[in-house]
Amino acid sequence: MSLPAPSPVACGPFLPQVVSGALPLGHPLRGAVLLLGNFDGFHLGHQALLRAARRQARGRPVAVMSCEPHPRSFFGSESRPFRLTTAGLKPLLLTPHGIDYIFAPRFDRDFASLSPQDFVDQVLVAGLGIHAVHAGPDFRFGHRRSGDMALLRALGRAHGFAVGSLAQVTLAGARASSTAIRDHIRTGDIQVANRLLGAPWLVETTADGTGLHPDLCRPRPGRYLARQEGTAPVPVLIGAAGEFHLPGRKIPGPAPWHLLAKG
Ligand SMILES: Cc1cc2nc3c(=O)[nH]c(=O)nc-3n(C[C@H](O)[C@H](O)[C@H](O)COP(=O)(O)O)c2cc1C
Ligand SMILES: Nc1ncnc2c1ncn2[C@@H]1O[C@H](COP(=O)(O)OP(=O)(O)O)[C@@H](O)[C@H]1O
Repeated sequence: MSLPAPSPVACGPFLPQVVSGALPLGHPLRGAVLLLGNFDGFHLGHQALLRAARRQARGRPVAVMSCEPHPRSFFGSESRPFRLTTAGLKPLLLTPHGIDYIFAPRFDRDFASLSPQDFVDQVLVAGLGIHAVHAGPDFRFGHRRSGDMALLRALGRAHGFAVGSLAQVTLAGARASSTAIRDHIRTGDIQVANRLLGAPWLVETTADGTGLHPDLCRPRPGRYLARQEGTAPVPVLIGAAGEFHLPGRKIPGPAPWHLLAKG
């Protein structure tokens, strides 16, 4: 996809830049306010965290961490396709939110083995030169999830960076979470999933447009209402293995779709 170069500060609808490792000294993206987590989908909880981060950023770059592969894939903790966002669509998903860059480190054995202290020292401080980080109250990090927000705050004080957080964001009494959204999609409750996402679910198809991307969570098979950017909604049929059909129409190609409702 060739789109305008990313801006070092949030000032318009630019695709965020994806970086997977250390930023060289003097790089314009150093000194960012970084949101910590996986951010599969960018749901209401993630959006609230971003608002808090942006208030603090005061013109500094704002970045989102998103490991690849997803840690759940790395640990094999999911037997079914589960992702809400493919790696390829994440920059597009985050564009309306004015994110400057996506920090997408490779989640491999070495990365997963980093202690919380080494993650902070080597990755956040030395590698990215972060100004501040934000994470939800339940955020865990480092080998065997041994680091929590109390440790992150202590490490922030030691290194001189700020650590922001917020109370859990809920909708109708339930915590907004990627897991809850996956569950709604699997039962076909796309509208409920979309309310938690704060926007229609953005899906990528296979290159020939006839199936959902193999990483994506599978909606309950059936008929849905969907649209591509700038076009009117049309009915689509989704099969049990993610087959994607437009009854009576030619598949218009691999451009992403927004799933609007069960239809
Ligand atoms: C540097 C680093 C190392 C991590 N190591 C582990 C680990 O060894 N085991 C683990 O379950 N999660 C680890 N995590 C946490 C995962 O990124 C992820 O949050 C966790 O698997 C839970 O994912 P979930 O929120 O989708 O359930 C690590 C995170 C970071 C940043
Ligand atoms: N409902 C929520 N309210 C507040 N913070 C949240 C919420 N959901 C996620 N977060 C925070 O957003 C960051 C990314 O969350 P992540 O673990 O990737 O998503 P999820 O918890 O939805 O699976 C983490 O710091 C997490 O604590």
